[in-house]
Amino acid sequence: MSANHSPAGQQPTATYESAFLKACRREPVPHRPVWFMRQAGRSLPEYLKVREGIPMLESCMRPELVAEITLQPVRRHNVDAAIYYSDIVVPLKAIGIDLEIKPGVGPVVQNPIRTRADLAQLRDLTPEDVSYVTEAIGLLTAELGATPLIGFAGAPFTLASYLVEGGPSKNHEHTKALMYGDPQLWADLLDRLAEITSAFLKVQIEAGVSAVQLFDSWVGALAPADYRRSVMPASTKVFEAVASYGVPRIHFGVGTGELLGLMGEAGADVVGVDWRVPLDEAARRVGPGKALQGNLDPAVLFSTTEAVQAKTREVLDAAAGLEGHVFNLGHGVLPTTDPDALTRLVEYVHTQTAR
Ligand SMILES: Cc1c2[nH]c(c1CCC(=O)O)Cc1[nH]c(c(CCC(=O)O)c1C)Cc1[nH]c(c(CCC(=O)O)c1C)Cc1[nH]c(c(C)c1CCC(=O)O)C2
Repeated sequence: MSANHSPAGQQPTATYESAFLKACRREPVPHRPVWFMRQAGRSLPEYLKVREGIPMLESCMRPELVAEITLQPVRRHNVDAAIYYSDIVVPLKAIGIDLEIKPGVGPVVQNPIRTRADLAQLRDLTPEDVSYVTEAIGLLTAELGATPLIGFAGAPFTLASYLVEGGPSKNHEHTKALMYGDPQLWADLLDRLAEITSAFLKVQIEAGVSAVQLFDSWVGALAPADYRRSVMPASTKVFEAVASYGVPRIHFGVGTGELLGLMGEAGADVVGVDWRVPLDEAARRVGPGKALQGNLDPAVLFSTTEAVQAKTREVLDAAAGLEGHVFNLGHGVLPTTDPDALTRLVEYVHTQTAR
């Protein structure tokens, strides 16, 4: 157990008592906690400066740089949590998959996985493969004080989509072809990815992160019956693998209105919601016993301050009856967002919800 947990009989730490972790546990909060997916990154000039000339994946392997980039949005915006700076393809790179992140495109995989023989590319991940992650998290927890650090990983479906397509995809046609055409190979692929993802999350938790988020960004491409049959077993396996640590587990995807109930059922403590479903309706779909995270449309931040506040009010009103709510965007910060609009948004949510 790491320092931010509260084992029975011990004094809770300031991190354990933070608004973010309280909201995840559905306890009363002093103010609504706020963080933003992709809060680190291209919206910040200080990020562009330190990343200059360093390829994305290389930047993820330098502990001091990772710590600096992770801290930048915390310093600037007064958010209630930090998210570890990395990428969902980092564990795949770490086990030797030939891939890169192309600027403006996303992850590109040299040899897509489409046959049983291709599965051999996916060996187990060991802590030694990602020692820079352990090191960076050590630096960060020392710097962050009471501010919780969120670890994350890509969910098996979203990782499979990059591996099978060979890169970003709108329709996921090769992925679905494999899923429907060779269900056994598909199940074996997702199970391998569940093992790798579980190992990667365990490394982060043991190094000291206070919560984990499983990004199944593209799973909204599936109908519920296919999700339940072909994806949910692997995601459930990941959530079960980290359950005993007791850190909150957040489950997020885009366009997942029809999947929210199942994504909660897969084992999450907190379900992330995009902007397409109001949070009161999302709560009905998810059912009791789980907190929600979301869900301001990231594009709203390009509008006037008045409009941002009005749309934020709508999110807060829809969340009024929830047991636990973590304020976030419905997806990541868009790269050309004005960072001052993000700072103002944090301030607005905090003052509107202070008690
Ligand atoms: C699908 C996905 C990826 N990566 C990630 C997801 C899931 C989140 C989501 O749904 O948006 C997760 C991710 N990637 C990154 C973070 C950092 C932490 C944070 O949220 O602040 C996180 C949480 C850094 C990054 N990951 C990436 C960047 C931009 C690259 C750069 O700055 O050069 C950052 C800051 C690259 C990346 N990596 C990926 C994409 C689609 C891209 C964008 C490509 C582009 O538009 O250039 C794959």
